Amino acid sequence: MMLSFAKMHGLGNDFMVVDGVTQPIFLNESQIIKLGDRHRGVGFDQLLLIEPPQQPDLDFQYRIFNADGSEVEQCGNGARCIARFVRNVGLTWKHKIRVGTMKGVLNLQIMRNGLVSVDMGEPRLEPGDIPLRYAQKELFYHVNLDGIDYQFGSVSMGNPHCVLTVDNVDETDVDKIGRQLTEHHLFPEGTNVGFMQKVSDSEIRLRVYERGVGETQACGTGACASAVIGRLQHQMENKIRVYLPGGHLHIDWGGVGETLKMMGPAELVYQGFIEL
Ligand SMILES: N[C@H](CCC[C@H](N)C(=O)O)C(=O)O
Repeated sequence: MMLSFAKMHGLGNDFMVVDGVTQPIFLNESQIIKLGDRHRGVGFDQLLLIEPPQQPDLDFQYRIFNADGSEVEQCGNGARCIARFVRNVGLTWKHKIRVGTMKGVLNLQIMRNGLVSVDMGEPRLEPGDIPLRYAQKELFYHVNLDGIDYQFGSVSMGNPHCVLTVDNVDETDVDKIGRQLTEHHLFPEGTNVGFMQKVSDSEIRLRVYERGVGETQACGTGACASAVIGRLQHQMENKIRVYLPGGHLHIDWGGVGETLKMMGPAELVYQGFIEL
C-alpha cells in the first residue's frame, strides 16, 4: 500500500503527519518504529494520525505515536502542525478547529500572524491524574537518583510531565537524568522530563527529555508544563515566553482552574509517499 504523508515540524520537533480521513489506515507498533527510523524510514519524533471525529461537535480525532511506537495522550507541537495540515490538504476550510484526543478536546486556531494558537485545556495537578505515585499533591516532589536528591514539579497536560529547575540548562546532563526519571517507578506510565532555567518572571529556558523519544529540539506540552510549574513554584507571570533549543513558544495561563493557551509556529517541510 502507498501511504501519503506530510513531514512537518514545530520548532524542530518533527512529525510524520498521516491523513487517516481520506486514506483509512491501521499502523501497528513495528510499522511505526520502521517509519520513524531516521536512516531507513521517514524519521520523526512522533507520527500524527488524523481520523474522522468520534463526536458530532468535533472536526477530527488526533492520535499521537512516539518514535518507539507507543501511543500517547497529547502532543502540543503536533497539534499546531495538524491544524496547518488539515487546512493545507483541504480537509477543512475552518480557521478554528476542534480535535478529540485520548484525553480531552483541543481548540486550535490559525492566527493571522501565521502562528497557531492551541487551547490545551486545564493542567491537572493531582498525582492520580498525572499519574504520579505520591500520597498527596505537593508543590515540590522529591526523588533520589544514585544518591543525589532532586526536587521537581509534576503536572499532566494530558500527558505526564516532571519539571526540574536548574541553574543553567546548557550545563545539565539532560540525557542521564532524563533516562533515569522517564521510566522511574514514581511514574507508572513513564513521564516527559523538563529541565527549566528561570531567566526572568516571564521567560524560561527549557530542554526536554521526551518519553518514548529522548531529548527533542522542542516539546509543546513540556513548555506548557514548565510554565505551570514556573508560575506555581517561582511566582512567574501569566504570560511566559519559553525558549527551547529549536525556538520559542508563547504560553498564557491564568492559574489553577484556568485553561492554558500556547501559541507558536507549524512548518511543512515536504509531502511524500511511502510503500507500507
Ligand atoms: N513524548 C510525549 C508526546 C509528544 C510530546 C511533545 N512532542 C509535544 O510537543 O508536546 C509523551 O510521550 O507524552
